Amino acid sequence: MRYLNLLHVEHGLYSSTVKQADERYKDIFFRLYKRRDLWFCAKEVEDPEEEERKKELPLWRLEPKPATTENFNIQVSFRLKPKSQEEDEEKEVTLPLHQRIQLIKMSKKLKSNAAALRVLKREGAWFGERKWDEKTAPESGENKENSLENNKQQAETLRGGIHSVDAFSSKVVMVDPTKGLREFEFDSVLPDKSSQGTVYESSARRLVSDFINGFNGTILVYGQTGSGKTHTMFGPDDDAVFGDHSKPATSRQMRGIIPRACAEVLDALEFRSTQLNLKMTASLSVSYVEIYGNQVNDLLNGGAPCGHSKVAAQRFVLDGAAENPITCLADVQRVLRIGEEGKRRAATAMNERSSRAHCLFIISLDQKNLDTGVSCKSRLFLADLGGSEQVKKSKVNVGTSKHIEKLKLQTMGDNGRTLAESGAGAGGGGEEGGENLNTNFSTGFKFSDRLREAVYINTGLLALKQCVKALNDTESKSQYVPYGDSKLTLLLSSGLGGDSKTSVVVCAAQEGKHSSETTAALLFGQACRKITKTAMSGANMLADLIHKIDREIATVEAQIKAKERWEVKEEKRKDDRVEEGTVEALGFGGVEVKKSTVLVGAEAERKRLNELLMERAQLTGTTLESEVGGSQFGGAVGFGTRFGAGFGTSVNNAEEVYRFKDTVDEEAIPDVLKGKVAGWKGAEAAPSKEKLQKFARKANRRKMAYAGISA
Ligand SMILES: Nc1ncnc2c1ncn2[C@@H]1O[C@H](COP(=O)(O)OP(=O)(O)OP(=O)(O)O)[C@@H](O)[C@H]1O
Repeated sequence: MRYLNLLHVEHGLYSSTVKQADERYKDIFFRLYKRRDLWFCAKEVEDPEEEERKKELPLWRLEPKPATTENFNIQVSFRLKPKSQEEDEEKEVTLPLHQRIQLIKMSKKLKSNAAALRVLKREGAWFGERKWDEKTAPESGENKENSLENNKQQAETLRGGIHSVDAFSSKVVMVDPTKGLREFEFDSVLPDKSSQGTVYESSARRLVSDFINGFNGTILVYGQTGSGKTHTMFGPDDDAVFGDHSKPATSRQMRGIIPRACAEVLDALEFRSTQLNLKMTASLSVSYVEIYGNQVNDLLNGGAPCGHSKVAAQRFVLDGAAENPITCLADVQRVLRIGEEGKRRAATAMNERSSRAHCLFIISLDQKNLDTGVSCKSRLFLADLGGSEQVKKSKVNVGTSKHIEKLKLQTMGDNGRTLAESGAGAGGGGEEGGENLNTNFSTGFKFSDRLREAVYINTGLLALKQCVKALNDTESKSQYVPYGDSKLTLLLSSGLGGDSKTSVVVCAAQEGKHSSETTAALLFGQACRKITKTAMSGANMLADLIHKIDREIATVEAQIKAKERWEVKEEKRKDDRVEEGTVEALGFGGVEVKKSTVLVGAEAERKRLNELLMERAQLTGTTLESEVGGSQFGGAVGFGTRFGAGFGTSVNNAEEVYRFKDTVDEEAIPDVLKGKVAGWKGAEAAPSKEKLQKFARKANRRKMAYAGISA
C-alpha cells in the first residue's frame, strides 16, 4: 500500500484506495510499476513547424504514440437479476442421466457418481416410474411415505433457468430445457442480492483506474430485454442517476457504473491537482450517442444524427466532435439528464422502460505533464446495449395486424366517416383483441416503430456476436472480423479487438421462462472471455485502428507478392469476322488462339486485401476508389503496388480484355503500316480500314500483354 502511494505521489499513477477482495496490493503495485515512466518520458524536442503540420491533420492521420502495452483478456462478470413476483410458467425439465448425476454432485457437494446415483434413486423422479425407488429403503428414522413424497416434490422442482450461482468459485449452473445442464465460469459472478457498489468494484473499477492512467477502456452490458442492463449501467431511476445525492443516502448507493465512474475520475483529478506536487493538466469531456439501426444520433445535441453521412458518423464520434466538456459532478448529471430525455424508451411486455436503441457514453480524458511535455489521451466507452428480445415475448408486434385490418375496413367505407373521425386519438391499445383499439395512422406507426426498434437492436447484437465469434476463431487464416456489418460493431471495434481494455457485464433473469435467452447471454459472455488482446496506453483509437489496418495491408501485400505467379492460359476461339481469302483464314482457318497471362496463387490474400481496403475506406470516410488511387497512402502505396500488375489480370477479367479488343487504338495503325506485321509484307493493295483496325486490335492486345493486362 505504501509503495502504491509512492507511485501515485511521485509518478502520478492513479490507483484506487478500494481493492477487490481477490486482488493483492502487491499485484496492483507490480502492474503499475511497469508504467512508472508514463509521465516522465524524455521530453521531445519541440518543433513548431511539425506541431503546426500535425494540427492540420485529421486525428486518424496522426502517428500513434509509442505506448506501453499489456496483454489482457476481456473480463466478464455475470449479474443475476432478482426473481420477479410473476408466476414462472416454465415446465419441469428432465435431464439425461449423466447430467442429472452431475447436477446432484454439484448441488449436494458430493464427490462420487455412486453417491449421486444413490440420491437420485431416492428421488426417483428421473426414472419416471416410482417402482425403482419404492424398493429403495428410506434413510433411518424417515417415514417411507413422507420420504417418497419429499423426494417427489424435490424432483419436480427441477425447472429450467439458473440453477445455482456460486460467487466464490465464479460459476453459474444453468438448466436449459432444450440444451440441458450447462456450467459457466466467469471472472466474477454477482448473485441477485449484489449491490450496485459490488458490481462497480468487480467489473469497472480496474478499468476506470487504467483509464486515468492513459489506457483506453470499454465496458459493455449485455443481456436480454429487462435483464437489468440499464439498471447496472445507469441506475434504477432518475434519482439514482442524476438526483441530488447529498440527500437520501440510498439514491447515492443505487448509482450505476456510469455515475460512479465519472465521480471516481473527477475525484482522482481533483486530488492530483490539489494534493500532489505534479504539474499536470487534465481536461475531461463526454459524448453520449445512441445507435439506432445504422444511424448514430448525438443525444447531447437534440438527437441529431452525428456527422453528415452514415460513414462519417463513426469518425465524428471517434474524432471527438461530439464531446462536451465536464468540470464537476453537476456537469455529469446535467449531460446524463439531457441524454435521458432524448433517449428512445418505450414500454414493452418485458420492460416498462425498455431502451429501444444501443447507447454509448464516452468519457475522454486529455492529460499533459507540463514539466516533461508528455501528453496522453484516453477514452472510456460505456455501452448500454439494447436487449435482445423475442418479438412474441416483448409483444411489440401485438395489435399491428388487427389495427391494419380495422384501418382497411374504415378506408373501404365506414358509413362515410373519415379516418380522422373514426380514430379516437393516438397511443393506447396494444392489446390483441382490445375492444377499444385506437385506430389512426399514428397508432399504426407507433406499433411498427417498436417492431423496427427490436429488429435494429437484434441486428446490432447479431453483428456483435459474429465479431466475437471471429475474434475467437484463431485458426481461421484470414482473421477477418466483420466489424463493418453494423454501426454498433464499428464503434465498439476498438474495444472488442482493438487496443483497449474491455469488461463485459452479462445480465440475466433467473426465471425458467427466459432460459433460452439466458443461455444465449451466458454463451456470449463465455465467448468474450476467451478473447485475448494487447491493450496500449495512450493509443488513439481511430488512428490505431487505421494503422493496424495499414500494417495488415502491408503484410497481405507482401504475401501476395510472394505467392503470386503468372500463368499463361491458352484459349481457342473462332473468329467469325475473319474474311475469306485473308492470311488469317488461310493459316488458321479462322481459329484464334488466345493466350492470356493470369495471376494465380494468392486469391485468398487478394480477397482479404479488398476487405481491408473497404474497412479502411469506411473508417477514413473516403471512397474505395480514392483508397485504391493511393492518395490516402501519401502515394507510398499506389495503384501499381497495391494491386501489383494484377488489376484486371485475373481470369475474371476476360471481359476487360474484350472491352479493349473492341476499342481500337487509332494510334496503333501507323505502326501496322510500317510493316511490323508480317502478314502484310508483300501486299499490293493498300489495306482497307477494317483490316487495318483488325491488326490494330491485335497490336493493342500485344501492348496490353506487355503491360501485364492481357495477351
Ligand atoms: N439487480 C437488480 N435489482 C433490482 N431491480 C432490478 C435489477 N436489475 C433490473 N432491475 C429492475 O428491472 C427492470 C428492468 O431493468 P432494466 O431497464 O435495467 O432492463 P434492461 O436490460 O435495460 O432492459 P431493456 O433492454 O429493455 O432496456 C427495472 O425496473 C429495474 O429497476
